[in-house]
Amino acid sequence: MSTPIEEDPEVLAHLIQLAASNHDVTALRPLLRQGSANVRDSDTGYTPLHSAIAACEDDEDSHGVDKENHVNGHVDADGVTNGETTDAKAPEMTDAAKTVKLLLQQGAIWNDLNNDNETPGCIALKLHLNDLYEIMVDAGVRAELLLNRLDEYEQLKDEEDSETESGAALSSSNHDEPNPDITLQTPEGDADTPVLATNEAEPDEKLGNEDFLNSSLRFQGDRILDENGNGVMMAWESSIMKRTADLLCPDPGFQVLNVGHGMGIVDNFFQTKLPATHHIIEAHSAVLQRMRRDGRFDKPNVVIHEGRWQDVVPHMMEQGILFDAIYFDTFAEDYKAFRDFFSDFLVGLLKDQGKCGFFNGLGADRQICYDVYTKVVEMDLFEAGFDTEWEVIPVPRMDDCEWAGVKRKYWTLSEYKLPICTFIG
Ligand SMILES: C[S@@+](CC[C@H](N)C(=O)[O-])C[C@H]1O[C@@H](n2cnc3c(N)ncnc32)[C@H](O)[C@@H]1O
Repeated sequence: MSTPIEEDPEVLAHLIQLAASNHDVTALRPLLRQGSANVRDSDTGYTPLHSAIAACEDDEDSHGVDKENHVNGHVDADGVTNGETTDAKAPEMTDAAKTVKLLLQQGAIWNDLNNDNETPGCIALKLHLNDLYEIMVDAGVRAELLLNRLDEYEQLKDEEDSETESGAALSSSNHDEPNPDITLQTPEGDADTPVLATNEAEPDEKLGNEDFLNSSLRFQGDRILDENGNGVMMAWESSIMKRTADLLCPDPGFQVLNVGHGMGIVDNFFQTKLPATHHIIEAHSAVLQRMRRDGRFDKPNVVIHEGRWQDVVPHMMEQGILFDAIYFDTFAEDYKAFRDFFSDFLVGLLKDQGKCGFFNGLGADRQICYDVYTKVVEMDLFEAGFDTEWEVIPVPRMDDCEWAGVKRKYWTLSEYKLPICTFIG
């Protein structure tokens, strides 16, 4: 028997939301042939993904089941719940997982926001629905990897078009331009989709790297702000920098390279490790001026390269300089610039047994974005030939005073995932 076609879009949207919140896959499947997996409830801003996940809370309340009980039940990739056979909630969680997966297969946008500024994954996290949260993270990873690949394809296409037009190969000079795909998955015309955040400005106020390097900076003791008041570097990151230096340079006598001096926090920690040579690449004239003032240029084992890493690194590679440890932490650059660094240059700079680290700050104003980008970076690094180990370290508790005068709080999470990369094999 064929499913009757529901012609009233409002009724259809309501039925989709209802089937999603009831975890009724049998009803939902035919409805999604007629309507969109991204319909939105006008009162709450919920999409069917929000409804499917939020309904797990209602179920618990109404059934009086201990949340931890079913949270610990594991739903595998096929939506099958493992372990916890006594778990009364397991079948419902399996149905919830199947519903979420069906919605995603049918094009549901993983990071749409409801009226409370939450993605479906944010709700899963809030309700401690670990398995549903992981499904949402994986959906984010797939979407972002696809967007990055499309971006590469667009570039290739542009390069081919340009070659056809001019008969010459295109240089990679446009690699540093702001990347619109830094937004994880942007539904057309939706300005509310969360944006991956590093310690950078909002996209509309974001200076491109060249603009940033030509703009003025404010040095305020425990922080550097750009001319729009965005935090370039802040002292609360010191524990991250210290642990990074400890892991990258465990022994004296290392050859170390740091890309991006900022407040010099990580460079100070590197100095305490007594490196044989300590190279620093820095491009901002105001930062360089302070480095001169502070005597950085006078240290016997320090070599300072003035300029953008994009210009400096190829010369280093020509000279065959190799490092035991490399750290990368720039500002006003998009993910693609960093990916260019590790996929095109890192292999030519790092010794066979060397280690590389970077400031892992993408998406750090929202847990799910952070978790998505941590996985995306790991996959891209793997593709470039690197294994990544992550050490989770606590981030100092910060009250609002810490952020007073900073345009945007670029870090809201309690833990930092510290990466250390080495060559595979
Ligand atoms: C976030 S700060 C680095 C903070 C540093 N890790 C510390 O411990 O203080 C970023 C630095 O990268 C520099 N920078 C930005 N773009 C750059 C580029 N393309 N090449 C070299 N340096 C760059 C900025 O001027 C800034 O000093």
